[in-house]
Amino acid sequence: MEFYLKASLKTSADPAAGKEDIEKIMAEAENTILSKGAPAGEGAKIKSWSLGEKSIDIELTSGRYVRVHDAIMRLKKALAEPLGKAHKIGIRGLEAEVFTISVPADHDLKNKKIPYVKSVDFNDGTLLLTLDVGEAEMRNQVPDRILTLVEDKMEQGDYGAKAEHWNLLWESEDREFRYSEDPTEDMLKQGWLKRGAGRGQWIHGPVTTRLFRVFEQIVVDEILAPLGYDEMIFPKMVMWDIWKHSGHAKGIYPEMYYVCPPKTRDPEYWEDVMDYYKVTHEVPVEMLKEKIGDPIGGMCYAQCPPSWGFFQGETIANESLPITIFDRSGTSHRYESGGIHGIERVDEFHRIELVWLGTQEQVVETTKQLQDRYMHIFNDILDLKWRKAWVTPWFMAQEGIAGVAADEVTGTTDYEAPLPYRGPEGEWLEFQNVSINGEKYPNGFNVKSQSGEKLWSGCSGVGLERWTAVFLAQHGLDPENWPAEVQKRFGKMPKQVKFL
Ligand SMILES: Nc1ncnc2c1ncn2[C@@H]1O[C@H](COS(=O)(=O)NC(=O)[C@@H](N)CO)[C@@H](O)[C@H]1O
Ligand SMILES: [Zn+2]
Repeated sequence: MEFYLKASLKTSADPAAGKEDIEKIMAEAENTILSKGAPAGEGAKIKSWSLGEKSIDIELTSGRYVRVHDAIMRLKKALAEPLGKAHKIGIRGLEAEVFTISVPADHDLKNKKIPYVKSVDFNDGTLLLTLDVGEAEMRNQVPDRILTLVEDKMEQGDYGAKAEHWNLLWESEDREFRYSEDPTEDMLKQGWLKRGAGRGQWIHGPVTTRLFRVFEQIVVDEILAPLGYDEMIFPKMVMWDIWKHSGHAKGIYPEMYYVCPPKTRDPEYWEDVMDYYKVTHEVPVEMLKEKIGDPIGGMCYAQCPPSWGFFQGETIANESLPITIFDRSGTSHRYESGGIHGIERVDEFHRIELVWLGTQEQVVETTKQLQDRYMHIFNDILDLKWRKAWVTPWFMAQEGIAGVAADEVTGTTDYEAPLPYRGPEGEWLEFQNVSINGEKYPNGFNVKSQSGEKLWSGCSGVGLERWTAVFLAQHGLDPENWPAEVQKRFGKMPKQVKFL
């Protein structure tokens, strides 16, 4: 990997007068300023330099250390002093005439439209990136981010097919299933729910709503109350700034639902739209496009990120740690893969999101307590066949990164269950997860602890559609066949709306 820069330092007058000083600085630069901070011999190198009428023209190369754009700044600083003092020659600015990065690669880049990259040429195992950057971009590390982006693409194989990591952790003993229908089909037949007007959207009647609330109450009674989780309300319209701090801004775009405000509340401004509708009974979507503002962010996606706004920039007293909170205040929205799925994969879903933060050992301990409670719920109350697997952390997958986290403590445990109607080889369904997210969010949102110890956090998403899909797929729709505790909590079947 090599950086190359052909730059010219613009001077206020002919630099020839300072030739001697310049020569001295150039001669020793590689052993001093251009190698500071680099392992021996790995600093930046001066390939050539010459004096123009009103410029000092320099060619630099470098590897990963003292990259050419940092090197040229150091040279500029070292030259400015003597030229200014002794010869009254000022350095007016810096122009990058040629800036290239060559990266070893086994294939060409699919998407070549990268900001500040003029061209991408692939030949015999090397990608040559030609950049178009100015002093400002060089100062705020744009070339470094371009290199990181390209190296990540090389690593991911550049086609975004994230190799999902999966390691079995635990599996419950087998159960025979007395039901093998598709519960969504059955629920539609029984009128328990109806498809909403939106893509992947459902309207839940009294029965499935009651079931959601029964599951929610089990989580409250068996986990949240005994373990002391406090309920909070996290925002459900998520601003870009939140997703910049959480990392979602790196990759959420294909799957989020965008939110745009009106350009103004002034009714006059909207009169033509309203008139158009009143006359045509069609919503003039084309007209709307001109009248709404830019997207300010999107609908709730991961549910926990906006909670960090509550802690952002704060130092938390030791006595308040570990913090254990949860939110169930609204829906999550994802533009899921096409095709009509049952209630197990929807665009609008209902989740209880648990979040906990504290020192590393507090977070690890809290996670273990949570895992034990879930074990009890799925084995002793919901009577499920299920398993747990160690997978690519959800926050990496949502940033388009595959693999697993650096240490084997940080990561996501997926809870999965078979849906009998999919058959013995059918894909199991992830119905919830538990994650130790390490330092990611306290760092991302600049949250400190009184003791100065690194803060860690974890989160767990309980998907109510998923719990319902798994529970009904395994136990069927007849409450007579449900585990006793669920039957008791469910009570008498709510009266059904009768459609003629
Ligand atoms: N499209 C969907 N339809 C129904 N439930 C979903 C959908 N996407 C996610 N969920 C539920 O939300 C849970 C967590 O989603 S996740 O993306 O895996 N993880 C996160 O977002 C974490 N912030 C924990 O919530 C899933 O296990 C599942 O129960
Ligand atoms: Zn979360």
